[in-house]
Amino acid sequence: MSELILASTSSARRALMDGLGLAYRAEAPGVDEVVSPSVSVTDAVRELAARKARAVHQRHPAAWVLGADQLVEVGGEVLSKPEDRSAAREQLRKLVGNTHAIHTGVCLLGPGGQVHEAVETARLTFYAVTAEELERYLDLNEWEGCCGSYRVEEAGQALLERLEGDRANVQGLPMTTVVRLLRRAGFPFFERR
Ligand SMILES: Nc1nc2c(ncn2[C@H]2C[C@H](O)[C@@H](COP(=O)(O)OP(=O)(O)OP(=O)(O)O)O2)c(=O)[nH]1
Repeated sequence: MSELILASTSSARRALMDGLGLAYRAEAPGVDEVVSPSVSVTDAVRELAARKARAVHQRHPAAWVLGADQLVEVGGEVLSKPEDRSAAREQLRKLVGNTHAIHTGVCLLGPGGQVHEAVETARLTFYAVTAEELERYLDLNEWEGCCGSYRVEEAGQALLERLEGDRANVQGLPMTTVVRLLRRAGFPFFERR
């Protein structure tokens, strides 16, 4: 099987791929993540995942390349990664006591021009916590580098009242979907090394 490259700088995505046990390496896509404000949030993550995968695939056309992109949608507003603590506070204020959606687009490109892509959505309901508790959570700095300003696999899980969907999707890669795409592409699993 040709080499597999994860077109990502995300440590969360690498951790999820490491757990799968397939041989792969990561490479930064190096693309701008601007999309037209007129596109839907699901079209935006689909397009951005494909853009990241295409950028790396152009450098390594003989490889399989997986790209991903994630956005949060709450009350008709789209959130990405916060710039700083105050932006993170604003994001979390919108999420607590509310239900939001996390959409992740994934795109797997093959050496023969194969294209496998999908968008996966999870829905999360957060407890209505006090401003003081929110400040204590912000002090943990889990907001850094995270779309929506929380980490569902770390202390941020204490915000989570209900989750519908793939928990791995929330972390950055919908692994049930990623496995489906990799199986469709013919990847062998559980190979002895
Ligand atoms: N560890 C962790 N990370 C999360 C969680 N929710 C979101 N994230 C991270 C995963 C991604 O790194 C980031 C989503 O933003 P993007 O899709 O723009 O990816 P990013 O720019 O970080 O990396 P990439 O574009 O793949 O190089 O947020 C979570 O619950 N736990």
